[in-house]
Amino acid sequence: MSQQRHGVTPGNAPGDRAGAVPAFPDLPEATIARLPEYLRALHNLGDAAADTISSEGLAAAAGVNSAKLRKDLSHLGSYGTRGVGYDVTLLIEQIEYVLGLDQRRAVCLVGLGNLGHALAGYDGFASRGFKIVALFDADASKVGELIQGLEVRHIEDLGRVAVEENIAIGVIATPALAAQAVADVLVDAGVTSILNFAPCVLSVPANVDVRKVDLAIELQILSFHEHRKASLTALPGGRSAASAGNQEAVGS
Ligand SMILES: NC(=O)c1ccc[n+]([C@@H]2O[C@H](COP(=O)([O-])OP(=O)(O)OC[C@H]3O[C@@H](n4cnc5c(N)ncnc54)[C@H](O)[C@@H]3O)[C@@H](O)[C@H]2O)c1
Repeated sequence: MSQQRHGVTPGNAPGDRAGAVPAFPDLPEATIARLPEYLRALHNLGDAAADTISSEGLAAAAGVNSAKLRKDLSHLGSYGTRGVGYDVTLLIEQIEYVLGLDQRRAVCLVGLGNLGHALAGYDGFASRGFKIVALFDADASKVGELIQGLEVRHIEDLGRVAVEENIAIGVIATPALAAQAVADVLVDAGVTSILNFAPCVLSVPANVDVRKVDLAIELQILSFHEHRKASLTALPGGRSAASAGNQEAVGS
């Protein structure tokens, strides 16, 4: 019977054991993208007071296939126990540790227009371990405005505030034309992770991670699938749209 093996956990974190520094798992990007999905599913199960979960059950709750889930979790050194499954609490700990969610990360938001206001007002960040600690805009008429108890500051204050507040992640919600200059200010302030909502490519040093969110691209991808389904339906002798199968949002 295979035992649940514990890979990277807070208990054997890098540096915990004198002289031994286990390598941090080098995870495929697609696995990293699925870990938050597993975590959300596990939290829901945790709320329902389940102690263990089978790979099939967790895969269904997360919307992936179970072989992929087992492979993903094996990267964390988590294999579950045959016939029992995964310990829900332990797996939550492992995933939160690898994603670095055991530390609360300070986030700043730059650009308080339509999108910035919506993001600043979203309380889902705090419940998942991210605190928006500062808001910045270049428009003097917005500086001083209070949003969710936070005062909008001028972008010129970003360098000082980033150090004071220990900002780890910067969110850009400015027009595309301003985004590179904002990214430069964030990088100069020592911010090494950027979430970019502006529809443009940012140029940053190699030590800076940028994630881009573009709903228009997602819509264009869905448009492609609509187009493909329509063209299959139109085939002579007719494969139906249903036979084309569904597409997963997260890459394999
Ligand atoms: N990723 C997505 O899915 C998505 C969806 C909607 C909008 N957007 C993008 O998000 C961005 C914001 O959209 P919006 O509708 O909120 O625009 P908006 O014009 O309402 O707001 C932009 C804000 O950025 C500020 N700004 C401009 N230059 C700045 C600078 N150098 N430093 C700091 N602040 C600056 C402006 O003063 C304004 O408050 C745009 O790039 C838009 O294309 C992305």
